[in-house]
Amino acid sequence: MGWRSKNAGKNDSGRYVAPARDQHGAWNQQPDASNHCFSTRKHRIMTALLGKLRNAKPSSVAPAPDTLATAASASRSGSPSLEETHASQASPHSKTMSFAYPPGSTPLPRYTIRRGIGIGGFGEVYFAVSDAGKEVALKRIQRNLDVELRGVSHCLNLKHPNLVALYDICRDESNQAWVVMEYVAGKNLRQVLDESPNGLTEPEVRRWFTAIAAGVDHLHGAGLVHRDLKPGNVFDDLGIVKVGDYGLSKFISASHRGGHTESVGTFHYMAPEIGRGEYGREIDIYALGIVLYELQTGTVPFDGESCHEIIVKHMTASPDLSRIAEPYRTVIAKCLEKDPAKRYQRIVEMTDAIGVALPGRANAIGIQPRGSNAIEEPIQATLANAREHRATKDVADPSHAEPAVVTPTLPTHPAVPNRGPQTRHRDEPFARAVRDSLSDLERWWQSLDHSPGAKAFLMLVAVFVLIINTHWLLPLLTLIGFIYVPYYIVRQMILHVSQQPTYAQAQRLASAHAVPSRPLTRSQWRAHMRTDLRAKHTIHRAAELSTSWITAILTTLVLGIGAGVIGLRSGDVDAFTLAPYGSIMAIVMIASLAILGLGKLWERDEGESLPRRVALAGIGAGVGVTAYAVNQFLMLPLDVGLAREIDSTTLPQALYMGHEIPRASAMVAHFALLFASLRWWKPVDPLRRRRLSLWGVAVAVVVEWAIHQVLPIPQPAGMLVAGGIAIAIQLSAPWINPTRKSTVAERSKLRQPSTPGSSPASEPIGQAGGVV
Ligand SMILES: Nc1ncnc2c1ncn2[C@@H]1O[C@H](COP(=O)(O)OP(=O)(O)OP(=O)(O)O)[C@@H](O)[C@H]1O
Repeated sequence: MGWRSKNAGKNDSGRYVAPARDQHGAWNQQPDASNHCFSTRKHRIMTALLGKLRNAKPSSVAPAPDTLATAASASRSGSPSLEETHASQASPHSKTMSFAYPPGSTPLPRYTIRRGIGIGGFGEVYFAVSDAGKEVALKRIQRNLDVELRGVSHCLNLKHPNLVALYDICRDESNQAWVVMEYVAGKNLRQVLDESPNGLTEPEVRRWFTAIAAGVDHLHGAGLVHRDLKPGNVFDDLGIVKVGDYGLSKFISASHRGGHTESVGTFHYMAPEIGRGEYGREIDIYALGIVLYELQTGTVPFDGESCHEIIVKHMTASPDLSRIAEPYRTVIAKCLEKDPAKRYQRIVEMTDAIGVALPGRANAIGIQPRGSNAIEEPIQATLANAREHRATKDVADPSHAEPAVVTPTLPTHPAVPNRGPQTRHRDEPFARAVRDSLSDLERWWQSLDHSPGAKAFLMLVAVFVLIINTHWLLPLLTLIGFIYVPYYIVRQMILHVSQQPTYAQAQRLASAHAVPSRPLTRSQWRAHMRTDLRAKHTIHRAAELSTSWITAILTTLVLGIGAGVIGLRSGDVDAFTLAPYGSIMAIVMIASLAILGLGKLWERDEGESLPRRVALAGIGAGVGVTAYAVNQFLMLPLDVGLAREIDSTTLPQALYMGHEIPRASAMVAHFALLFASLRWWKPVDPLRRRRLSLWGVAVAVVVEWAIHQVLPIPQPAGMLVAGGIAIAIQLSAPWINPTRKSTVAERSKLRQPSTPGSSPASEPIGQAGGVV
């Protein structure tokens, strides 16, 4: 077609520059709009990113947002090709892409490349024709990625009208892997959406959504998760919507790019649990929710100017659904649940909720939804056309007929309960067993071939049998309830704790796509972590607090026993000598529990000092009353160790009996002052510098001694209490190791140019470490 001579040429880096096709799929000399059409804002982000990447002025090149990962991965893998590509694009006037293979080349036997189509995260995609004339798309897996062929036949043998057919994975002479797939001539959804910035019309939304759902449903039925659902991977092939790029992220391993945390996909469509390495099919449901949102509004629900901002929004923010009408609003809200267990577990539940039926299926209640015919019929018709069309093509090129038409060997009905390992564990097994048994019973009951009268009689007999057995059934059920309810609560707590997104996960996810990373400053790390702490679920918070309390009680016991062993090593051990240790332990325990409780409330933000000190003074007053009561109860003398440098007669009568024995008011005042003087929220802050700061313990003891000079209480008990509290709370409060802050995607700082001054050293002294 004379492409090379007329339309193409080598660019500066010696690579071949592709022409672009017009909106009808015809190829012309203009740049490929398919890879450059996207909103100005994303253009800005991407150009800024590329500008940073290349350490040069941002160019006017506008790669699709989907290629964000491309740039990142290429950069991290150190592959020169994409760098070169972008380098070649750096000129403001050059909006072309460069490909390694020119038209007419035959890197794979039997296929002749006609032109380059685009460049994605894994490599270049070409339009090629087989010797027999079959049109195919060839995806060259670049950047030294490993192609894991085990299990790939799973994908190769999938056949569904709404899936882009994968024909084969081959290797060329240089052992580079190529994916041979169906060539789709039409636009992808990304292009369609970019042309409709306010979203699509209702029938179009339904048309796209139904077909995408059908394709993904088929994948799920075959036990596969797409993992990279996004508009750029959905095509309109002469009226038939097809989902492409499935399975690739699974088979193309990223061992050269840093292990299993490596993920592909675009940030805008990524489910929060991907950061935890969870790839259940709920991630597709989540991405479908985002795509549905975008179909309606033209924008994604979670956007941001950095990958990190987007990821944190996925993990913490609620989508703004005000522009979405029902039933889509409810459906999208459910799809975008942070907890995968709360999402739809099957595509068909989602389509039922919207009121569309997957092609070839009735919805859950067994009828075609109202108004769906207008959409279904053309789809069915085009599907039939497509089958015919493919049959003709397969005849034309027998070499590909086989892989494309092999019947899937795996169960394809989505109702087959092949839930992924990620979801299975969330179903409470006993509840599931009871549910299953009840539905079995119901099915058996419905299948009973008896008259209604006979059934009513059977029902009466069953009720009678139950009633006469209530004397043992009720206690048994109550006992089961007593065991099951706490078990269920604890299980839910543990699951919530394990499912909570953490900043580390966001960071991992970010770095999976990241450009070369650089260390976070301490204050940046704290700001990000604080967002994470704010987003914590209440149950998670409660679970953490109970764990801290239990740890504080145990720590206090250990400390008390240790102090007792040291203090009584050479004396008599009896109730009188043990009582002071018991008293100290009780006070430390109560004070620690109170401080940990307040700390849990305050961990969401840095907080203001004054209100916190006032609250602590109140807690201190309570601890003072408790201390007084415990001492009275144990009949401990309150005038022990009151020796001070100052004259005891100066002590006020209101606080001290006979100017020397502390009253309850003295204890209250003393502990209120002690608690208000120290910033006790620091040692329980999960973001403190060290888990246990001995400096903080020393400061607590010294401050206690200083207060003792003004408002004396029995010593050294007072100092032991202050030190004991400082140790117990630090050891039992959760702590996030700040060494996790080592890396973060550089692009998270696109908006805030790095400030060398904002180093850890620039943080106020004592910000996170001790109690002062
Ligand atoms: N089977 C196909 N037929 C026609 N065009 C295709 C086909 N597969 C991909 N393309 C086009 O090739 C270009 C690159 O696709 P590719 O899937 O590699 O990248 P991507 O989806 O943008 O990124 P990623 O691979 O990271 O998801 C896109 O413009 C896409 O529309």
